[in-house]
Formats: sequence, structure tokens, C-alpha cells
Amino acid sequence: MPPAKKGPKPFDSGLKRIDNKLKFTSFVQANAINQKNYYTEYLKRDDQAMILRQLAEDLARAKEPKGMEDAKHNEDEMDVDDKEEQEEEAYGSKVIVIHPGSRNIRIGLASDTYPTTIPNVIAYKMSPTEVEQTSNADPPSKPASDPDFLQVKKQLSQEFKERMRFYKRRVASNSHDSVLSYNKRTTPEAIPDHNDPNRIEWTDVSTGPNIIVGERALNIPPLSNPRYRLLWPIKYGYFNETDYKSTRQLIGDLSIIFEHAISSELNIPKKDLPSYSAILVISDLYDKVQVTELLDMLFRELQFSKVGIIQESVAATFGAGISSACVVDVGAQKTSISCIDEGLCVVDSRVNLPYGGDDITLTLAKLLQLSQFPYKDLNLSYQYDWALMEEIKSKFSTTNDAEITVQLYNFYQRTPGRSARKYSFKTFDEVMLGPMSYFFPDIFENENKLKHRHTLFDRSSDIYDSTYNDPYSEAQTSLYAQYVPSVDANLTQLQHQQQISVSTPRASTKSNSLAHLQDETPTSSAAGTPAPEVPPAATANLSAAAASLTAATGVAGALGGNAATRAAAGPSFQALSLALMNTRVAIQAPLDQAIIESITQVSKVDESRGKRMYENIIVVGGGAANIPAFNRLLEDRVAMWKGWSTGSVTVMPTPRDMDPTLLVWKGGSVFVKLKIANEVWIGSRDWDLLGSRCLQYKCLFLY
Ligand SMILES: Nc1ncnc2c1ncn2[C@@H]1O[C@H](COP(=O)(O)OP(=O)(O)OP(=O)(O)O)[C@@H](O)[C@H]1O
Repeated sequence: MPPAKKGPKPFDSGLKRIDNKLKFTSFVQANAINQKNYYTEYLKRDDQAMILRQLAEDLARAKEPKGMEDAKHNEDEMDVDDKEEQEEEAYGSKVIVIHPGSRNIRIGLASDTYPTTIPNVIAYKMSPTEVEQTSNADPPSKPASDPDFLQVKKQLSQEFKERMRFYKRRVASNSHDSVLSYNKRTTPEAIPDHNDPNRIEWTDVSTGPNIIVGERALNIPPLSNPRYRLLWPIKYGYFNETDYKSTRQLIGDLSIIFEHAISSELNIPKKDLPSYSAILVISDLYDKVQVTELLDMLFRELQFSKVGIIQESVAATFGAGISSACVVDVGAQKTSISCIDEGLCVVDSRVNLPYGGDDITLTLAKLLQLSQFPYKDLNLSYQYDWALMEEIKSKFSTTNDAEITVQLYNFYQRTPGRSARKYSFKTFDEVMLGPMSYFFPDIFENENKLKHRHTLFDRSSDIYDSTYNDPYSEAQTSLYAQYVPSVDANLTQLQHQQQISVSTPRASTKSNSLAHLQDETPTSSAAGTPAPEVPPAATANLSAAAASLTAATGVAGALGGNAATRAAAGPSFQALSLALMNTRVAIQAPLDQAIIESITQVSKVDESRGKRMYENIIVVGGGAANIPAFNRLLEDRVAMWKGWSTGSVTVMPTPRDMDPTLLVWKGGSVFVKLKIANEVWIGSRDWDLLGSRCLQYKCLFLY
């Protein structure tokens, strides 16, 4: 019997192209082209990549069957394909792909279709003193009546009304009143346990274990005896230096959580790990010290034989089976944006913003409280109430303006030791204002987010001149200049002198209504303009910017000894960029503006590639991609700021209806199967000998 005819393998052609492009990256690495000129060089040498691509296409064509007479050849081909596939499967079953996030870790064998997701959390038994301290702690968030919150909410409501008017949606004038009067009157109904469809299995802590990991940690009753404290090792995409008191404990906890996931979910005992390899997914604007610590833990604690790293946004494009896109990864606590061009991350397009789905949950809770939310005891510091608000967000929030009318919903509130209560409540615009906050991030509680960064773990610095060493990006620096108060005056001036694009005005200082903006002329970028000589005045500006940065952030010596000297000696935008990115101030850039800033960095090098990015935006992660009609809202907002007509910006749907939270992990597993992946493996012996220096030779990007 002839073998069953197989369809084309998904993503194959795209991946071949990427594979070739990545080979080119190694070439760039080998030739030590510096990071700043990397992308320009890459474009200049695009002809070489073209040759590689052409070669791949020729090879593929040569393999194509030409007719009936090729049937035999075709069968042989399939055998080869099958064999290759089996080899890939076998290889993948020995590689564990790990994608750690602020709330969740996705982990699985590269041969698995989907990863396992476990909460990235650990619970510690508290001592009596700790219990006392916790009960005296400040409330975790400000109340909904906070004047700053109410002020931004006003802008948000105004924007919402403009949008409804623009799309000719009728809004009944008494909508709010009807919500308020219903919610004031409604009372809960007690549901006996046997009628509760989703009863929670509270974790039994009567034996008093010292630690509890993952899902079970989340289900510990908050007033349990003994009491437990939840610790999340990663916060806003970085190590959690606020809640941890020692580097050792933090790394130790991550190791325990990883090990727990591997042994209990993948059924691989720790003793077998020396025969496995790991691919670790890292942020695009990674922190080198943290990457080193993680790798060290994977080698020394978990004893993996080989480890490789891949950047989040590149992995997202592999997962989606595309080679170029502007990747917008909105997670629980951080949002990262990067433009990927033919499998390569455009270094200056990288942006990191410390907000995500958690901020929407908190904002939604406040909005509902302003609408007389009937469950008055909501306390988001209790895990079960946080989970309730997350559930309400996931079920009811939407940015589809057609659905915004007064709606009646219900939910079950579950407290340990008591049967569930069923509440009904009404909503109007709250369900849309919540997710719209991504475009008005001043509404989020941003002040303390990065306050403790670098208090436990040092910044990465160059051993020779002790300047900061982490990757930087022009997009991120430009956003700092626009959104961090007190820095902008000097830095913006400097940026103008250096022709660094400041693409759009700050949302909060200007009305950004749809109607108003569509009348505006598109903002121009510095596309294609060569950087002019920096005038002497810029030197003074740089020092002034550094000084104001220090004042604004309260981080003493924000530029660092040698970097400051360098800055005084001559304009070093690079040094300032790094200093900015190492501060503990959260950028409150709206999502739409940050995307434009990121793409502007591509347009600066090649206008047409930049234009293509606007047609290939992809939203991944759980924070926004799962909200109904979010893509449409994002398209409208980006087009609006650019002064373009609706439809000129395209946010692509996630391929094959794949869960957008898994796409990055999926990309990691696809990457393992590419031939080029062989070049990224670091062996444990190399690590012992060379440590993090290996990364300079073993990354497919300039580390
Ligand atoms: N259906 C949904 N609607 C709205 N939000 C959702 C939905 N499903 C998940 N989320 C949100 O997605 C977020 C989790 O996303 P994800 O797992 O990508 O974050 P993470 O990788 O742990 O964090 P980060 O990327 O910030 O480090 C949470 O805020 C969660 O509430």
C-alpha cells in the first residue's frame, strides 16, 4: 500500500528562511560588527542573505516532484521526511523548553504539542513575628476614590465616548444610573457546596510543610494555621528584588519551582536531568546578570547537560510561523515590544514597559467598585479575591464597542470555610475602560514598580571600564525621554540634536480624541536621515540630562563613575541610554505610542520595512491578546496616531487559533528543531570554564 500522502509540513518554508537568516547572524557575530551598526550592516549585506534564501528555495524546488514519473522519487522523499521527523521527535524529547514569566512558567519537552503552565509562585510558612508584621502592612493598592485615579478615569471615559460617537454607537444617557441602582440593591445567594459547580479545593496545611509550590500555594486559605506568605520570584519581568531579601533564596526558589514543574508535570526526576538539555526563553531587553544567574542555576542546581537561550520575541515569531513582525507581548506585569525582521530582532526597536494584565485586573476592580460592585469585602491581597477579579476580567471585559450596553452578569464568590455566594451585578462601560487603560497607563499604580531594582543583584558592568553592559535600545531611551518627568527637557533636546526620532506627542499633555487626531498631519520620523555631527552643546546637555536623571530617579550616580566621565568628555548617547534603562523609574508610555516608537526605529533604517511592520503586528501573551476585539482597537489607535485611515494598520490574529500565552513557548520548541539550534548549545564544561563569556559566542544575537 502506498504511504498516505502527507500535506506540506507547517511553517517549513518560513523556517528554512529563518534558518538561513540566522546563519547570517552567526556571520555577523563572527565579524564582530558592533551592536549599534548591527541592523544597518545587516541590511547592507542583505544581498548575502538573499543568496542564502535563494539557495534554500532552489534546494526546495529541486526536491519538488514534477509529475507521475516522480512518484517513486516522491515516496523516497517522504521516507526521508519521516525519518527526519522521527529524529526531530526523538531529539525534542530530550530538550526541555522553559519560558518563565512574572505570573506563570510554561515548561515542556520540545516534542510536546503544548507546554504545562504553572504559577511561578512559592509559599513559605511564616513565623509568628512575620504574621504580625504582615497584618500591619499597608494595603497593596490605593482606593478607587484616589484623585489621581479619578482624573485619568475622566480622560478614559472621554475617549470611550469619542469612540462610541465615531462608530455611531448609541449610548443611553441613563446607563450608569441603571447600573448603580441595580448594584446597590442586589444581594447574594448562598449556594450549598453540592450545588457549586467549581468548588475550590483549598490546600490542607495542617501538617505544616515549610514550602508549597505552584497552584497549591495559590489555594492556601489566607488565614490558615500555620500562616503562609506567597513569594513571586519574578516581578515586572525582572527578579523580584522587593520581596526577596537574598539573592540565594530567590535563585533557590526559582530552582525549586522549575524542579517541581519538571518532576510533577513532566514526570522527569531530577536525577535524570543530566541527560537533558534546556532552552531558556529570555526577554529581549534582558538583564545580563539575571541571565547568568539563571543559566548557572540550570547547570549547577538542575544539572542540565546543555543549555541554550532564545529571545522572547524571536520565539514568538517562530511559534506563529512567520519571519517578520512587530511582536507585542503583553503579559501579566510587563509588556515588551520588538520588531523582528527575517528572524532577527531589530535591537533599537526593543521596548520594555512595566505593565500588563495585572494592572487591568486592578483597574477593573476599582472601576467596578465605583459602580457599587455588590461584593463589598473584595480584598485583592487575598489570593482568592484576586483570582475572582481575574475571572471576572477574563469573562466579561471586552473592547468590542458593539457589546457595550448595560449587561447583567453573575459570579460565584468563594471564601475558605464557607459555602459559595452567587452575586449578580450590572456593568456598562467598566468592561471596556479596563482594557482601554493600556492606552492611558497613568491610571496604573506605577510609582513603586521598579523601585528596588538592582538592590540585590548588581547591574552588569564591563570589567575593564566598569560601564554598564546591558543591552539598550533607542526606542526605549526615546520613550524615557518622553515619559519620565524631569528627564525630558534635557534629553529631548539632546535627542533632537542627534536626530533621534521622537515620533509622537505625549498622550496626557494633549487631547487624543479620534476626531481631533484624524485631522492631524502624520508625524514624521527621521527615516533615512543620516545622523549629523553632534554640536558641542550636546555634551553639556548630556551631562545636564544625567544630572536631572539622577535627581528624577533618586538613583545616586545614575551614570556611574566612568560613564559619567565619558559623558563629560564627549557625547555618549549610548552611556546615557544605558543609564536610563538601569533606573528604577517605570515608563508610563501608552501601548500604541510605544509600538509606534518601536517601529520608527525600523523606519529610520528602511521606510518600506517600517511600513510593513505596521501591517504585521502580532499580539502575544495573556494580558491583551485574549480580550475580545483588542486587535481592532489597537489597529485603530495606531492608525489614528499616525494620521492614517482605519485599515492601514493590521494586527494579525494568532495562527491556528493557538493560545497566545503559549506562542512564545511553542516558538522555543520549534527553534530546537532548526539545524541552527546546534550552534547555541553551551555545555556544562564550557560553562564551568568560561561562565557567561560563552554567551558571546553561543547566542544567535549580539549578546
Ligand atoms: N481571557 C483573558 N482575558 C483577559 N486577560 C487574560 C485572559 N487570560 C489570561 N489573561 C491575563 O493574562 C495575564 C497572564 O499572561 P502571561 O501568562 O502571558 O503572563 P506572564 O508571562 O506570567 O507574565 P509577564 O510576561 O508579565 O512576565 C494575566 O494578567 C491574566 O489575567
